[in-house]
Formats: sequence, structure tokens, C-alpha cells
Amino acid sequence: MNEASNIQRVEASSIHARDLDLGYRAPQTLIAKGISFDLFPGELTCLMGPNGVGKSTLLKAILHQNPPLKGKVFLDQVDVSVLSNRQRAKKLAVVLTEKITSGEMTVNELVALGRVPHTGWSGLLSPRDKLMVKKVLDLTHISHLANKKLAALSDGQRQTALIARALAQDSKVLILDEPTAHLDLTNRFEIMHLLRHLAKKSSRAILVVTHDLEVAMETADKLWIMEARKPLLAGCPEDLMIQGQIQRLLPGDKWQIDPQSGKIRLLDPAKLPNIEGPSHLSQWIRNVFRKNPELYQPKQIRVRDQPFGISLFFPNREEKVTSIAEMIRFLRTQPT
Ligand SMILES: Nc1ncnc2c1ncn2[C@@H]1O[C@H](COP(=O)(O)OP(=O)(O)OP(=O)(O)O)[C@@H](O)[C@H]1O
Repeated sequence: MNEASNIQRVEASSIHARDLDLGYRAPQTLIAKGISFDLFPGELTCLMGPNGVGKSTLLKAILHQNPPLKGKVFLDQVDVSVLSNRQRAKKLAVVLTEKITSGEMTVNELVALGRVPHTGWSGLLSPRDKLMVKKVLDLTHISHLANKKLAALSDGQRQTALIARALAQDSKVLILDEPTAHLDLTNRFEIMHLLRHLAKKSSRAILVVTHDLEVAMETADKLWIMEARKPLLAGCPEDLMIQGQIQRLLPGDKWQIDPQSGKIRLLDPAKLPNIEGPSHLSQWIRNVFRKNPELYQPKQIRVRDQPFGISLFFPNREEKVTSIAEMIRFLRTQPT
């Protein structure tokens, strides 16, 4: 980035930091050095990295819960350390991986707490506040849970209620730590698509810490990849995938990201059988041999669709099966 474009981007970013040292005091522990980032309005950014690398520590620096050991974080060009808690809460909403202690509270009451920066601690909701609570309950598909106590919710429902509370805060910056951790397959996409939609529709800057590469690739505008003792790497997810940079999320040489599917898999064993047939079928047969390197490998495998069938070719015969389970059973009977 040259200097002129750098200045332009700094002006546009909602959160900006350069060359931070992140860590803890008493005793002083340095976790990450030289960390720089810009979070832009209208974008959903996913922060990814191995366990313990310092993602939550970075969030705590942005939130001023644990200020950086060196450097400053700017929220709308204002140093976060000079903002009061109330000023920060109006600009920035957070969903952390917190345990809810007050299980007696209802979902409606929890979400209404999101309006506190706007109502004051009296907690009296104006009609506009009540409308906002209703709107976010609808948006997150939990209106039917409004009067349920938090203690009576599943982990995923509680997580969604916390997200609704943050949305009710109606801030321009939203930060979420592993929001999809407890959600089922559909809801992890639903919630992330909702966050993406909010980023676009109301020009919010949204930062999500996640370990879910599939959801991040599907929804994020930007990825921030955090590695031990390295500067933060930021980029468009598709560029990072094509450039092989996503592989940085998997230190060591045991696991590999397939740049075509974006899926994580064991590094290919030296030899896989020769498989002919449509790629959407042959890839799943290949998957079986990757998972079961001990399986007897025929000379050639041919797979076909409609009706589904697999032909296994041996030096002097052909065996036909009609499912992958049947293929595995058959190959297990073969001497290795
Ligand atoms: N309050 C603290 N005091 C000292 N060290 C801490 C504190 N909290 C976390 N750490 C350490 O900081 C390092 C980074 O932790 P952090 O929680 O930021 O990692 P993370 O990337 O969010 O990990 P995960 O993916 O497992 O959530 C870890 O080594 C952790 O032990």
C-alpha cells in the first residue's frame, strides 16, 4: 500500500491500529508484536488463527478491556482509551464467549439490555427502543423465545439471544467472538449471512472471530489471519485461498487445504487408486481412500451416475457394487 492510499484508507476505517504489541501485565507477557489492522464499514471480517495465538487478546485490546502493551487503537479516528464506557458502548457492540449467570432473565429482557447505552440505566424503554427489540428478535428468528428464561434455552438459542442483544445496541461496529460455536449447521450460515446482510445494509463494520473456515469463505469480505510471531495478514478470502495463504491456518505438514474445494484434509497419501467418472462422485470415493489408507486398492475404479454404481477392476476380474459402503465392505475382504 503506498502512502497516499494508506491515508485514504485510515480515514475510512472504523477501527484502526498500527504496530501494536499485545499481551498482559503483571506479570508482563507479550503475546503478539507488530499487529496492524483496519476494519472497514460495510464489511464482514473474519479473524482466524490457531488456538492460543492471541485472537481474544486482540479483541480485548480493541474493546479496551486489556489495552495493548504498546500502541493505540482508534475507533472512528478517536483513541479508544479516551472514550467513556458509555461512549464506547454507543459505537461498539460485543458478543464474547461469556457464561450467562442470570438464568432467570427472559430473552426479551436480555435483548432490551442492548438498549441501555441509549436509555440510560433507568432501563425505561421508549417506543423506539421497544420496536428495536422486536425487530432484532424477528431478524434473529427468536421472537417465539421472547418470554423464555435464559436458563431454559439451548446453548445455540442462548448464543442467538446474545447476538440479538448486540444488534439491539444498534452500533456501527460489531465484534463477535466465535458466535457460531454452538449453532447447528443451518444456523451457523444463517447467523453469518445475517451479519453480512447487516454489514451491507447499514454499513456496519463487523469483526467475527471464528474457526469455521467454510462459513468464513462463504460470508466474509476480508480475512485476518493471525499466526504466532507474525504480522496480521489481511486480504480478500478468495485471493488468500488462491495464493495458498490460507494454509497458514494449518501449521505443520499433516493437514492441507484443498484450494479447489476449500476443504481441510489429510495430506494425500503417496498413492490413490485411479478413479474415473464424474468429479462430484469420484471425489467422495477418493475421500474414502484418504481416510482408509489401509484399504485394498483395485487397479482401477469407475463410478457412474443414474443409476449410481461402482466398478472395481482387478487384474483378472471386475466387481460391481451399488454403494460406497458396499465397496468398503468388499475391499476389506481382500488380502492386502
Ligand atoms: N489474562 C491473561 N493473562 C495472561 N495470559 C493470558 C490471559 N488470557 C490469555 N492469556 C494467554 O494469551 C495467549 C493468547 O490467548 P487468547 O485467548 O488471546 O488466544 P485465542 O487465539 O483467542 O485462542 P482460542 O482460539 O483458543 O480462543 C494464550 O497463551 C493464553 O494463555
